[in-house]
Amino acid sequence: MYTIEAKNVNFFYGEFQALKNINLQVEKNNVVAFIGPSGCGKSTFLRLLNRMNDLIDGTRLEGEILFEGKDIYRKDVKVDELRKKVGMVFQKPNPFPKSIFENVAYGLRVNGIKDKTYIENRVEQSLRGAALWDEVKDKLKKSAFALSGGQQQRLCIARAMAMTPSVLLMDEPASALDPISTAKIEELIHELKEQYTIIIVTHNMQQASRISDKTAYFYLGELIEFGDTRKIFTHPDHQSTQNYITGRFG
Ligand SMILES: Nc1ncnc2c1ncn2[C@@H]1O[C@H](COP(=O)(O)OP(=O)(O)OP(=O)(O)O)[C@@H](O)[C@H]1O
Repeated sequence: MYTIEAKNVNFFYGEFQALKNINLQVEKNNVVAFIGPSGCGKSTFLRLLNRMNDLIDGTRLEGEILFEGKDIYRKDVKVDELRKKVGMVFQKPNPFPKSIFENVAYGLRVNGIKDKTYIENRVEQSLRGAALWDEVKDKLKKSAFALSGGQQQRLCIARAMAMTPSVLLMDEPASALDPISTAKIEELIHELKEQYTIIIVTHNMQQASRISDKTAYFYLGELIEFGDTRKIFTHPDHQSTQNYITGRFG
């Protein structure tokens, strides 16, 4: 069984069709990169995977998106339960106006968990998992806004991890960061792969080729090519993919 599988997915914003007949399978513990020129539907598709587009009026989905074999758009699926399993990290770090500790503990508290020791342990484990613990362990009560942008992004990853998801969706998680923070995020993704399935949207071709096992190339709402990253970057099947990865457009 695939961790995520899209079957004949079409998606519309009003009259505009943003995704055209997407079929894609993501295996457990893989890192999958979504690449393609601006506006080709990468973020739209990523957001469909944990129903983030539900919040936008006038949208319509056709086809099926399965998470661990189950259609996530069925009526009986609880969206908050789904999002615990399929977590998301956004382009800009978006910590809450709370302490470092409370940012990570937030989801646990919202879910009614009261056990102090459990919460403390989860917070520590998540911060360690996001390679941030050593930098913040002495200032857990300080505001999250006192952290650097790169640290804030790792905090957001820790916050997502606290819910013990199995999938992490990342929409250009390093695009707002400096090269050192970007390298840390990439290193982190490499480590997280042992435990998580990761899907990442990136405009950075080197990043896609460094961190991903599989790459999906989107163009004008279509999935043009999907396969092993090495193959996509060395001998893609399509001219359009070749043009994009060699920087001839996009
Ligand atoms: N909320 C929205 N309402 C209407 N159209 C939208 C909305 N969000 C995205 N679109 C359109 O859908 C298409 C795909 O957008 P999407 O953001 O998924 O592309 P993308 O490949 O992620 O782009 P980028 O790399 O620039 O982030 C674009 O034409 C965009 O204008």
